Amino acid sequence: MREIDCDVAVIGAGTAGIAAHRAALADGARSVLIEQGPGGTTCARVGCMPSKLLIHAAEVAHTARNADAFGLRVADVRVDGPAVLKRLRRLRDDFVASVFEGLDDLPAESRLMGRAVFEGPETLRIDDHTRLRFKAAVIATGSSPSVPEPLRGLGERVLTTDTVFEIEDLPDSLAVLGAGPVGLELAQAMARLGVRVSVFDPGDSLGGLRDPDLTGAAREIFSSAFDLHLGTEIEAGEPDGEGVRLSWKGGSGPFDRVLSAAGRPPNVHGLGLEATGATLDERGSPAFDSRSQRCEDTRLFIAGDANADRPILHEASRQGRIAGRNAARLAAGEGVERPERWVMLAMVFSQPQIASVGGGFDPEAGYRVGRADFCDQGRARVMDRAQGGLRLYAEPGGRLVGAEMIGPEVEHLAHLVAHAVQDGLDAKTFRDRPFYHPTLEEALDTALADLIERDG
Ligand SMILES: Cc1cc2nc3c(=O)[nH]c(=O)nc-3n(C[C@H](O)[C@H](O)[C@H](O)COP(=O)(O)OP(=O)(O)OC[C@H]3O[C@@H](n4cnc5c(N)ncnc54)[C@H](O)[C@@H]3O)c2cc1C
Ligand SMILES: NC(=O)c1ccc[n+]([C@@H]2O[C@H](COP(=O)([O-])OP(=O)(O)OC[C@H]3O[C@@H](n4cnc5c(N)ncnc54)[C@H](O)[C@@H]3O)[C@@H](O)[C@H]2O)c1
Repeated sequence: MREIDCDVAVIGAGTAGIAAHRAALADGARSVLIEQGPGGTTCARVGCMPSKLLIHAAEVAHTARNADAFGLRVADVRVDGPAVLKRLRRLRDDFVASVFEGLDDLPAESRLMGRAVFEGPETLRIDDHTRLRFKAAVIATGSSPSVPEPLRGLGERVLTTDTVFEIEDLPDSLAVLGAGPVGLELAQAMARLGVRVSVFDPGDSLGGLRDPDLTGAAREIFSSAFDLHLGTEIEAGEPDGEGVRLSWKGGSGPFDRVLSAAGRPPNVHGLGLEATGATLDERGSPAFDSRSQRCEDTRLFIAGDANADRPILHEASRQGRIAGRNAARLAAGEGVERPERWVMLAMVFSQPQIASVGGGFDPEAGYRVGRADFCDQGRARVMDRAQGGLRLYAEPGGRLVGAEMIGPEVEHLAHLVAHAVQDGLDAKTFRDRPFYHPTLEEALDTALADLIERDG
């Protein structure tokens, strides 16, 4: 067993880990980045990028099929499943390759391959080949898809996002367990590509929406896109020919494949965290400060999906940078920094899109609500996408705190609102800005006007 010393050990070469490693090196620390798998990041290999490639192919198919609404006759739209998936993998491989290219400038001796496990508060073992002593460590181990109990033992019939992008052809039918961002995006894409899709979720929401008005709108919109079973848990699954038969209260049915999209628990088990002295909660996750990323007064930091706080890409990247820099500072005997958090911004790339800013709707907070609907919004009607709505939340007095929205291209509106919230704008100040005509942004102007009127 090789014995090595370093200042900072970073576990996991995903988005958070790469950012942490770079930040620690930039701060002058001897940093080591450890990766157990093929690398290339979850985002590029099995997450953001392949899912968006599938979604975009599905949007093109949908647009072609619905061109009639514009007086355009498009005949015979046929989905060539193997070709869709081949293009997806070709571009996905490019994105993964560009992640590796981005690592080329890092010193080779600063990277280790293997599974890291803590042996003590300052020691890691990497497989059986290396013992690494560190002054500070960053846990950036990401998260993994969960598979609900009734689906275990069904083998390859059950897909997760780790495997769904590898299938050679689209199935005829697919049951999707989970109506969160992953489930909703992939269910709609598959349905638009001609797969018979059924979605099951024990909850009553879609895509993380909380606002009751918007949740209702989402239910209506998506139940016309696929077979939707909210408030429904799958009780049993058994092999059925090449496929699976699922049973739920009040029903059962055969499916070619099942996609488990029932959440992504953080990868903290089997890491040896018990040996570090960190306080662990009942799920084995260490307590940490969401500004410095430090795990209490230990030498550990945790960033990205591993801390399950905000499992989205831009947060993984920023948290990684903060953790890496702070780990380098701690290793050098300096104090850690606690930068202000960014406002929470999350979206779902369904059609219509869903977005939430500042944590979204909070029934307890007594916020003022400004409303706009896309159903009669000019630009949305031009696009034949007049569905959904926008809700802005503000403190009494007008300071904006967040928003939820479901509607056409709301990714752009959500950014505007997020920046306004982070800049501490009130509704009147935000409204005293240009809103071009005819744009979707005019819905924001309408919601701000409504908010100002309600707030007096
Ligand atoms: C289908 C899907 C679509 C998504 N779409 C979006 C989107 O559109 N926008 C968005 O913002 N977010 C999206 N996300 C979320 C986003 O991908 C994640 O938040 C982000 O990739 C997390 O990065 P990370 O660095 O925390 O983890 P990862 O990139 O998973 O990196 C963790 C790394 O740690 C390694 N590792 C784990 N344990 C060990 C160990 N013991 N030793 C050594 N190495 C170890 C793993 O092999 C892995 O390489 C999506 C996720 C999925 C699944
Ligand atoms: N567009 C994006 O930015 C994007 C896209 C995909 C994922 N992500 C990120 O990845 C994270 C994980 O997404 P996710 O959708 O996998 O998880 P999630 O935790 O957000 O949603 C999981 C859903 O599965 C349901 N569920 C739980 N147990 C179930 C069961 N036994 N059967 C059926 N349904 C069950 C839950 O009620 C919930 O609705 C998200 O929080 C998000 O941050 C982001």
